[in-house]
Amino acid sequence: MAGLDDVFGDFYTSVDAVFLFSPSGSFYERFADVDDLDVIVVGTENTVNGETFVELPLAFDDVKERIRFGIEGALEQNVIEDGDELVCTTSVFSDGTDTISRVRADAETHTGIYDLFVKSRAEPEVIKAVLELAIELGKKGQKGKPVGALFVVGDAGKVMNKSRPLSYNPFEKSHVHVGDPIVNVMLKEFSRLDGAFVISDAGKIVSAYRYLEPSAEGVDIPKGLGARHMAGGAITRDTNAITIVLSESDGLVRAFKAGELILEVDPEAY
Ligand SMILES: Nc1ncnc2c1ncn2[C@@H]1O[C@H](COP(=O)(O)OP(=O)(O)OP(=O)(O)O)[C@@H](O)[C@H]1O
Ligand SMILES: [Mn+2]
Repeated sequence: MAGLDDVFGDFYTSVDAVFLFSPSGSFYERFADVDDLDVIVVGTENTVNGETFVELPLAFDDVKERIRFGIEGALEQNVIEDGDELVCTTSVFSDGTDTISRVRADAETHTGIYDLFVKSRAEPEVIKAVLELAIELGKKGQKGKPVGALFVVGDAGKVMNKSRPLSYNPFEKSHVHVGDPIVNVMLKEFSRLDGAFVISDAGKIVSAYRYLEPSAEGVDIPKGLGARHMAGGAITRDTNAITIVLSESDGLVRAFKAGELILEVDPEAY
């Protein structure tokens, strides 16, 4: 008689590494005695003190994005190699581990999701703070109404050269940074108005109300989206900035880098 081990057995054969996404302590300990296996902990925090750890900038509701981030981060940190066979354990339906995926670390399917945070001009913490702000703005809207916003992060000098003011810049002489609670309130207030926010590598708010005039053409953006996303995509091809764009029309937050759409997040999931 065959048991489930016989049916699922090949799921686990020739595995080079396991990725444990936000494991509980007891789940992590189960792997201590497994031979010839690299154990990689992935999460927003290394709560189990895993020896090899890849930090997520946010929990990623989309499991595919969560796993891609872990793999691209592990490849970057040289803890796995291109072609390695991986088993990933994560949670989809509950807080505990309830889902197992087998994935091949294939450098060719590189989405850039790890690079977006870790290898951009702007500091990872700044990108994370802006992404969180856009998600919060998307969730709450402006006085209950959906609101759109465009944040250009990093390479601010060049971005300023490729844009023009639509109105008086309220950040002209200020030295405020993203992540300051007061700034988040200000940014949310100003996001009702037209144009883009320009933020420096270190998170200083350089300007609001910028009309972007990138020269790049033919950036692929999802159907149904317009000028905000086109400009938001194109400016990242013209400069070393990344952009985080909240859509007023479909409510999603998207990130662009080097002219490519790298990430799509539904604020409602956070
Ligand atoms: N080149 C640009 N630079 C900065 N802001 C822009 C630019 N083009 C458009 N916007 C801003 O985007 C707003 C929405 O424009 P549009 O509807 O064409 O964009 P969209 O991509 O469809 O975004 P949404 O999904 O939020 O509607 C405009 O009112 C304007 O504030
Ligand atoms: Mn629109």
